[in-house]
Amino acid sequence: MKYEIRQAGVKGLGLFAKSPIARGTRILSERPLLAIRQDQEVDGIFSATKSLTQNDRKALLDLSGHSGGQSLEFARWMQVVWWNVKSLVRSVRHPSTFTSSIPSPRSMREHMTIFNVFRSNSFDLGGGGSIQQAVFDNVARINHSCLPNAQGNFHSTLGRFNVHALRDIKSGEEVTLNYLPELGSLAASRGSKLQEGYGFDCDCPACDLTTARGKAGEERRAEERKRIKEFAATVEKNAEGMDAELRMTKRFIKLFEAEGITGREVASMYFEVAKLNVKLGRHDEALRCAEKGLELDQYCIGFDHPTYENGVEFITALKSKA
Ligand SMILES: C[S@@+](CC[C@H](N)C(=O)[O-])C[C@H]1O[C@@H](n2cnc3c(N)ncnc32)[C@H](O)[C@@H]1O
Repeated sequence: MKYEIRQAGVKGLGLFAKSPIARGTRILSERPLLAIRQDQEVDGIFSATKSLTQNDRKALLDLSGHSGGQSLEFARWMQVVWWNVKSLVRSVRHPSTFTSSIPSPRSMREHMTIFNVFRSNSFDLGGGGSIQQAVFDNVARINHSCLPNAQGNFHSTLGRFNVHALRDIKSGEEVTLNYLPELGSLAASRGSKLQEGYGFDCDCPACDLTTARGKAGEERRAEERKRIKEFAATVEKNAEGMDAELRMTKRFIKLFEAEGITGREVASMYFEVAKLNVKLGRHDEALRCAEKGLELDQYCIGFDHPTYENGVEFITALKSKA
């Protein structure tokens, strides 16, 4: 095993490298402990929990769960109460299950715990597969950084969530993931989302605005956000919309690279730029960008991922037209 789970100070438990881990290494690969479809939400979470083995249920309840900020907590309680009322109505209609389904303060508290654990640890798997959100036992111990050294991606064919090293990780270093989608957001916006959803203040180098590094990153992000707003306001009127979109995406790539962010979000932008270049008839540039995207993908999702294979096909098609 390349990692161990141990105390990470105020963060609770965390996942640490047991020996040096090279960029691109698959650090762990896990099947879901609990999975639901997109349309299931509360119903799916509670029904799936019912069919867990005792060990898996214990593993789930052992995970950390944050109740969310005030408004989230209230909304979650409403959903739990509503779900219990619905179960009661169902039980009255089907009396054989009546006694096991009576809502009680204890059962509601347990449901709230399960709900909080799910919301604090689940990943959106995307990709339109049958499973849309899931919790993974060891992945759930990975703490957050806005400048993570690892990235998780669901591999639909394997039915596993894989975590890859985005850069070389030293022995003893903590492995981190970004809990938020990377949108070039500013520290305050990221901070309120992390506080509301997960209950902590991030102290990563991008969030520490007392340092030159933190300030420079924040300024770059603010500048790019201003530009994207201007771009969004004018894009429809712009006769060279595609060219402008291409320039904007390239600027975002530059911003992320300056921040040291090199995951799937950047790889997908390279492919976007490649596709725009194809439309603009610039095949050599398209090929160069797609190859760059594929190079990043080999590290963050691995050679066996369906998205990597799509990238290879895209490049093969480009080469055949050259
Ligand atoms: C998915 S869990 C991560 C594992 C968790 N530390 C544990 O003990 O199981 C998310 C929770 O970990 C803590 N956490 C994650 N990243 C953190 C960070 N950068 N700083 C402080 N706490 C963090 C928060 O309590 C958050 O709600």
